[in-house]
Amino acid sequence: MISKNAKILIVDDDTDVLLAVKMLLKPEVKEVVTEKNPEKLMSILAKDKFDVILLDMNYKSALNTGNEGFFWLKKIMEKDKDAVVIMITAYGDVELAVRSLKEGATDFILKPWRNDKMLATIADAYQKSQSKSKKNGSVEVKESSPVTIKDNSGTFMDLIGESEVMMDVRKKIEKVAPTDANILILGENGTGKELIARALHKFSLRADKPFVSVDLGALTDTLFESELFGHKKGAYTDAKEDRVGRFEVASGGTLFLDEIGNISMPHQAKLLTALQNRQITRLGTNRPIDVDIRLICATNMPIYEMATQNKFRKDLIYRVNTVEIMLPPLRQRGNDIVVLAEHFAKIYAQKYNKAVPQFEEATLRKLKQYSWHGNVRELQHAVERAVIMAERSVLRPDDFNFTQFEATPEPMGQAEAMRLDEMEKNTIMRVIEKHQGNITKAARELGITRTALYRRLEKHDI
Ligand SMILES: Nc1ncnc2c1ncn2[C@@H]1O[C@H](COP(=O)(O)OP(=O)(O)OP(=O)(O)O)[C@@H](O)[C@H]1O
Repeated sequence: MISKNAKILIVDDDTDVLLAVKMLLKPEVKEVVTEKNPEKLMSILAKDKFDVILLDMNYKSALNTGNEGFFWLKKIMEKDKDAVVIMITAYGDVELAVRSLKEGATDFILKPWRNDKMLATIADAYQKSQSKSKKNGSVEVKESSPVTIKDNSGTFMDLIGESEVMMDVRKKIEKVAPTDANILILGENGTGKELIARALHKFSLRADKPFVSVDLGALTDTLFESELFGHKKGAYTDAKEDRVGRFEVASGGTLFLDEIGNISMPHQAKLLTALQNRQITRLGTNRPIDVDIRLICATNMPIYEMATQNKFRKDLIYRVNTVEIMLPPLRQRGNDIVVLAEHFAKIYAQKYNKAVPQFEEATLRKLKQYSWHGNVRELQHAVERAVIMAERSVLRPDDFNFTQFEATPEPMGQAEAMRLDEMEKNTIMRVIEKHQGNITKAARELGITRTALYRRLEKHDI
């Protein structure tokens, strides 16, 4: 839904496009003005104000470089720095589209578009124009909406959070996604590392190529090489067929190596060689194959500390950390806990056909004080449980039962680390016992992945 009050201007020299968009928008909004000639743009804007302007990037009169679109975008922004402009491009050129965002456009749409995506994009832009005008009228509005990143097909991917750190992450993603820079994402389990890796891919120039994710922590010694580099039939006893490795599958796209801090020194050496040469050799062959991948790595391990103890190769770190994105634990993100809880409440209310619940003040305090060792994943599951179980439309503190960990007030000092470790071990044992050894259920309750739980079992010698 856009708004029956919305006024939209469309500038495109293709009359078919103007007609199609007008037909689409007319039943949804108050007014749609179309203009074929961009030269008339400034005089239209001098007379009238629009909530959203749809501006074509390429005009037949110019070469197809998008430069004319940029020229008019600049003019609009000079006239009104709060103007909400959506760029339209027919050439699927995400690079131009990304550049337009840097130059002030709010969003972009690629031709041909799907009508529902077009409406969703305009609705989103209309919301932005409303908050901008409220802000200018000095009405208090929240600074940030979710980081909404869109891929070529218009799929939305929300990174929720208003904390300064999430704003920085948003800026970094916008800046580095369209480059081929190697990215290292650091953060505890459940902080959103994979979500960010996917966002980087979706917003990159490789978005229409594969995103291949490999959980290195889950690979056994024997599987490591064959999984990453592939093998030839008969290369080893279990190699019954030829197999293409993940590097090759990801070629042209993005390879996401999760849990990179968990691999052995020999595997680190093999990975480094592949990354340095941008070549892999399938097991059982001696023919190197070129691979063209954008690399994103993630870990919850303190790899810099590990490097000083010679447990992780420094040269591998330097190879993968061209840009580093650090995700702090949820307990250090202040009000993001509330924003995320409300976001998940909406999602799960919809999923389970319930009214969207409100949170009592005391509940929000409880959520903010809790330590969230499983981070966003744990919060997500806790809200899901609460939405399913709650008997009222207002969630009370009792709807959140933190049996695993005691609520831990901030700040968490270093001196508490030992106690925390002990607490973690006890909690894990209690939850596993509760689920009679079922690791999948235990991991779900703890808000971590099975692999992460296995690693903790190993760490605590359970
Ligand atoms: N900022 C966020 N906004 C919305 N959802 C989020 C956010 N961060 C994480 N999530 C959600 O939390 C869950 C865990 O996120 P994700 O799997 O990306 O974490 P991770 O750090 O990769 O975890 P692990 O280290 O265990 O692999 C996912 O369902 C994800 O969609």
